Amino acid sequence: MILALSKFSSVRIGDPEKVDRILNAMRKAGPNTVQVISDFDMTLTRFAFNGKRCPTCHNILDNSKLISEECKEQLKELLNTYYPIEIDSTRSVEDKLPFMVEWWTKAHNLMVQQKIKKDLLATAVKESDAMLRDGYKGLFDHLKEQNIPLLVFSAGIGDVLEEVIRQAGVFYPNVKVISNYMDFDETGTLQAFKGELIHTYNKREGALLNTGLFEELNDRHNVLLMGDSLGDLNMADGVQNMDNILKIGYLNDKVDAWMETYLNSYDIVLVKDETMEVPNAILHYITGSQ
Ligand SMILES: Nc1ccn([C@@H]2O[C@H](COP(=O)(O)O)[C@@H](O)[C@H]2O)c(=O)n1
Repeated sequence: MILALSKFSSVRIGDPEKVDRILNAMRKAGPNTVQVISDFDMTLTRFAFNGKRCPTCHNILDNSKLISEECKEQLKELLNTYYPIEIDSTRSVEDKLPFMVEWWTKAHNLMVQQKIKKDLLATAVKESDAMLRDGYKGLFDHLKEQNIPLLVFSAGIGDVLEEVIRQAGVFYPNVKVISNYMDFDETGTLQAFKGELIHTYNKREGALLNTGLFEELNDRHNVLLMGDSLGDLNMADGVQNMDNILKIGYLNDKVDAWMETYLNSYDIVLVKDETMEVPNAILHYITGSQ
């Protein structure tokens, strides 16, 4: 399998023997023991298309008709202030935490002030440039056929990402979501966000708060994890009695600065890869359907 992966030019592997060992153990254990836990923004969705950045869940709304011009400016300012901190390789996660809480809180407050209507979300998604990565249909279809659960764990906006997946025609019953969900009043107007805030770097807390979802998957001790940030590495922390975990990391931005850290953190690093080809090849190998 390792040899087969080397044909993909985006693939970097720090410890090929470890990857080989995990893949073979998962293949031997069989599809009934496997679950997939994936981040959404810039992992299931594209980072860029034709040289232009693709939107995150938040950006889908930021750029939509649901937000006034003045508010768009404020949201853009937040993005310009906090995104560089989010991806700064010289700062520690601990250092970044308060800034992430500040960013999400300010952005959500601005969205609430815009009195966003629930029934207009679908149009905002339809009119956006959001794109799932090439090969997404193969991934979702294969997981559905093999009865493998897919847990989407996102610091984005649940209502928006569900709509993206729904409009792509792949929101199958095996797909579950942990994310920030909007709270609408009886008129369908956004009045708050529900529950504990999930941001890039507190997914461990999010996982431990949602152990109920993981309990449903108690007999699935083999995890394929897909993410694009160091915060995503904690998405499987709610899984009990893990046998094997294979971590696939999309390295989309600041490649040189992050390469070493990603190679030390993820088992397989995909550099500027806008496709699902590698996760698909791996899943086919694990399920014995190649
Ligand atoms: N106001 C905001 C807040 C966050 N973002 C981006 O959304 C991404 C969501 O996180 P994932 O867990 O789905 O990766 C995050 O990486 C932020 O850059 C935003 O665009 N606007």
